[in-house]
Amino acid sequence: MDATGSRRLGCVIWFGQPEAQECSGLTEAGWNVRVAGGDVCVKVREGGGMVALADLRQGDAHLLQAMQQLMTDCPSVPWIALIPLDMPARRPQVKRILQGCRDFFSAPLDLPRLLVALEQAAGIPSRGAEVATDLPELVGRSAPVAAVVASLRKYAPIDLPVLITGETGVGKEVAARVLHRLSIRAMQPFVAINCGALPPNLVQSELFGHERGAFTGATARRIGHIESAAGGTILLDEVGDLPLDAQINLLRFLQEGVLQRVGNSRSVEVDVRVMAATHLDLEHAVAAGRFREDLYYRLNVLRLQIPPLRERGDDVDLLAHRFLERFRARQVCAASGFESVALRAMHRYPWPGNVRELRNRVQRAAVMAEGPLISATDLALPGDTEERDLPAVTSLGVFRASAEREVIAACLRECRFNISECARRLQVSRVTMYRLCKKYQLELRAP
Ligand SMILES: Nc1ncnc2c1ncn2[C@@H]1O[C@H](COP(=O)(O)OP(=O)(O)OP(=O)(O)O)[C@@H](O)[C@H]1O
Repeated sequence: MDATGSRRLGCVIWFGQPEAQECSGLTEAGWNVRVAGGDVCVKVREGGGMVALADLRQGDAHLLQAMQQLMTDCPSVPWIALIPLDMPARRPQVKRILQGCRDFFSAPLDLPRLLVALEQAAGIPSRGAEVATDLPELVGRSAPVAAVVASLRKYAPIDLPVLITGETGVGKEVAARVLHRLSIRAMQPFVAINCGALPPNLVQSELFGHERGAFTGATARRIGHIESAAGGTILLDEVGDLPLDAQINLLRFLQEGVLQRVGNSRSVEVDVRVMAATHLDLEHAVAAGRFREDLYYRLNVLRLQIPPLRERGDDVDLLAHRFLERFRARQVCAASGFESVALRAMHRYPWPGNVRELRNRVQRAAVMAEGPLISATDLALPGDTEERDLPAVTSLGVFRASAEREVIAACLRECRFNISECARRLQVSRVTMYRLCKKYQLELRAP
């Protein structure tokens, strides 16, 4: 505390030009702000609540040099970056600075979150204020989700491929969209394609495009999905399902940044950030020769592992309430909450279909519920609608598999064994449907 009784926190060295309200916001919160320009020599005492802020909104070369100098001279000073949406992150100097930063902020600056980040960077014990999340699409407060959010913030501004792994329905596409939104490519397209759903004979043309007359039925030139994401991000979902010939071309694209449309030998340069997602064990697919090792290493530069829902503790309640709220906002429905027995049943259930299954069950239960509270029966959780202990002999893996089998079998019956319809309802690809039916030895037609 200073003589006036206000809290004194430490010093922010602002490399760049803070706006007046940014400066006053920090000063009022108790920070001493020192503005450093390219020609300003900054004397830095390491430790003692010193945090450096790399304001990349101006991108001045002298400033970048001064930032790098401080990073080299005082490696223990923590850095936070403030990035504009159109920042040229490919510049090696900018890339090096971003790699040295522990947190990132994009314009417009979220001042309350910056204040929390500054205190964390300076090692100042938090005043207990909850960090206001700026990721509305990613609901969750559990420690595993907090770790994912921390990685998302680190990876977003780094213009490198990201491999997103996790079980089906955990939110891999949600994470990819957040990465894109927080990146310098946010104003450019985000294209998500499900590699497992592409017809095998058209994979190359779907990804890379084709010229008129390249094959029977190619009546006009068509731009592929990769080119349609130019300047932005492409998410290759279910990348493990890509046929080997398409893997070779994708590898070439990742190595050289060029592609060839089917039926044309000319190389086209395309600037796209590639993200890949898979629920498969890609390392296993590489060992089995189903996935190219060189492509695996090209994709697996930054790795994001999304945890299954059953490991997220109370996030189940939070998500269930959020899905119910969203449903009520769109539809007339009697239910506005959950019975405590239903909440406990949701905690016991292993959620083989993860967040997607939770959303679908909550929506269905909201339709079924006749009173103000959703009951365990409304949720129709397979094998676990009653309050009871799990049999001691059942391992979680066995229980999870049996629940997954039951959900798929019931859906197959409801869809009269129409695989496409069933895949649509369970929101997985047809390839995944066939794989799961084979795994659980389920008949593909009515007995
Ligand atoms: N943390 C979250 N907060 C809110 N909604 C979420 C969250 N995670 C996932 N969802 C929702 O769950 C559904 C499934 O998410 P998503 O499609 O991203 O999963 P996925 O892991 O990519 O699935 P798949 O492996 O089948 O491709 C979507 O409706 C998504 O909006």
